[in-house]
Amino acid sequence: MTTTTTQIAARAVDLVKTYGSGSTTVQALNAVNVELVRGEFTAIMGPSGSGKSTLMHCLAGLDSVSSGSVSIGDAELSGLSDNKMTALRRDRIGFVFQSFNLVPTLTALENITLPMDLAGRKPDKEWLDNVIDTLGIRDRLGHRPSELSGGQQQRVACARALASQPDIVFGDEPTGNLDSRSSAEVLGILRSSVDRLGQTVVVVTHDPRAAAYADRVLFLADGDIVNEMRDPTEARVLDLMKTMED
Ligand SMILES: Nc1ncnc2c1ncn2[C@@H]1O[C@H](COP(=O)(O)OP(=O)(O)OP(=O)(O)O)[C@@H](O)[C@H]1O
Repeated sequence: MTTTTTQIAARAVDLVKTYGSGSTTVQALNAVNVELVRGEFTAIMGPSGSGKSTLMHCLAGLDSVSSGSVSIGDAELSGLSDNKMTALRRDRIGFVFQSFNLVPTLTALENITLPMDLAGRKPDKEWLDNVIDTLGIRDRLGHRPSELSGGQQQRVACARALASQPDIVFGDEPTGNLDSRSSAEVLGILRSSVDRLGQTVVVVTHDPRAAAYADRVLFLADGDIVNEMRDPTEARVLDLMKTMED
């Protein structure tokens, strides 16, 4: 069965990314082909240096591609001007990073609505309420980041990413700085944003426990997708990682 364009949140076709030139050239991605289906939670795993961050950055339009193409929804990124690219990143992509990247002088609510405020857009109140309640941060909205725990700060960062109803939310090790309890909370929130809000979520992670929250895990090695798993469990992910080390 072929998947129609409207069901694809992001797509890479023959995506090659090289860094440097001459004898110092590194081929970080070797003609990667991948489709990320709307409303799914995908985890990207693989050894250090396998290309996970590069793939995410190219898919999110944070880095240019050397050849091949990347699309978000029906927009092919290489065809976009710098201004259009900035607008697309702002309006259609949400980001959650390892360091929460909240503005310390703003309250939680002001942080959540900041990207939309900068874009001159009004948040959809019903959606925003839904996100705030899904993330369980209603009683924290007036607090500044320094008055919140790490897990709460990352929930606010998740709310900021989800608030504008982006086509896709990218997380680069979003639980890398959290203890196991807060990690589980944040991953549960990303999971429920997929289940309850229909979000599309993609995270890079080293942690099989984090990957087990996903619908699908892509395994990278040396710049290629070498394996994938649907409906992962921590044990199955660990087993596959062991076979990939052999
Ligand atoms: N800006 C850059 N300049 C040169 N080489 C780079 C650059 N960014 C990444 N690379 C190289 O590209 C390859 C893939 O790097 P990438 O960061 O995507 O891997 P990763 O799987 O995310 O690794 P990690 O798990 O350690 O974060 C590596 O060999 C890396 O050294």
